[in-house]
Amino acid sequence: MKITKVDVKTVPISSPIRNAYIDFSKMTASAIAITTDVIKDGKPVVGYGFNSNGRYAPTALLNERFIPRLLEADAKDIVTDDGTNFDPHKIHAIIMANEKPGGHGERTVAVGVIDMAIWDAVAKIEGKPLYQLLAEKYGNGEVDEQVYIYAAGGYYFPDKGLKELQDEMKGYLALGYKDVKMKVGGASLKEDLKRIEAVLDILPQGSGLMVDANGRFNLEYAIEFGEKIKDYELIWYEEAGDPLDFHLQAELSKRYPHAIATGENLFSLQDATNLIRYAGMNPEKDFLQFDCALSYGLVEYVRILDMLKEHGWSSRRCIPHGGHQMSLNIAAGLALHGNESYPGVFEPFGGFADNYAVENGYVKLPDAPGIGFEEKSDLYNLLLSIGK
Ligand SMILES: O=C([O-])CC(=O)C(=O)O
Ligand SMILES: [Mg+2]
Repeated sequence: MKITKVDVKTVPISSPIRNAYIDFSKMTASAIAITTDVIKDGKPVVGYGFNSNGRYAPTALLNERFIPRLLEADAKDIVTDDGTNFDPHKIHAIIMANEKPGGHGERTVAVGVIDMAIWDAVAKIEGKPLYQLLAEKYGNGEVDEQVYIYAAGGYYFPDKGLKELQDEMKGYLALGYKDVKMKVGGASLKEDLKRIEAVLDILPQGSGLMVDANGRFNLEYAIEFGEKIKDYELIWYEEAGDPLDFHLQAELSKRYPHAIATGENLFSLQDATNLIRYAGMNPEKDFLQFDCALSYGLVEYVRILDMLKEHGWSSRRCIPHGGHQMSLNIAAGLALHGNESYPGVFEPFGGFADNYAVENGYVKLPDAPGIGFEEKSDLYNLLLSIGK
């Protein structure tokens, strides 16, 4: 059993939207196809992967370090002990050889891209959907039949006023979403509060709102903002300050009485551990948004879930960033709280299988083997173009 070919492509996922910290006008992602010599249905099994949004395509890291290490590995060193499948944990160790700890940078994204494709291939070789394989391997064998998802949008956009913001959110509700998220921190406090109230005005009973500051605020402003929004009883207040400022997070947690969410920009087990140790996060009410596609992949994510368990956190407090099918599989197979979704944004990497409508804030997964990319036609067409 061996890997016969690895192809990679840099793809634009640009759009004119803006959060409080960046615009996405030059955003890119890497997409990868890992071809194996395992034949299923008369064809070699190919695993596909890509990175999430928010970090650029790690093209040079993939081409100069991580793909060569994978291709140079001895075939016997990347398969399970019984030789019946590839072993994502052994592959992780091989491609991370000669990488020092700490200062994780964007190599975490490159490794996440490869990891996703390996898991896709592994599940296809097993002939199972990834969520099923994960539930059997790491969970209690039970899968969630449907996964809670929320619509993440409310970006700043040229000439977008309150009416357009409300129309956007109404559109998500019409698509079947129950809860919606919007950006804050990219306008004045007064204007942001007006934007929040405009959205709350159109949300029906039973729907909720999250706000996301994308790490824009200093401690003083984060606390002031929290003070101003606390009576809205939002579902959560996300990434108020710099993702690595655990002091800010801890101080905010002492003062802001409702749920806080963060973690999408913490890319390693060690960073996640520090968040849990030092940031005053509350395992009863807060949410953790680590995104495996940006942070060394599912091999690292499984370690993060183990660490959380040791610290008394349930996997149900995790709701990954990124809106992709990989995290949707993890959510269904490993009992997470749910997953993010960006209707109409970051296409074709964002979004789930065609013909699976969102209903009352939940979505079901197809039973195709692997991650299910073949069930999402726009994405699959792009993945088929890798290496062509
Ligand atoms: O705007 C972004 O970078 C995406 C983001 O924070 C989120 O999905 O929570
Ligand atoms: Mg966010």
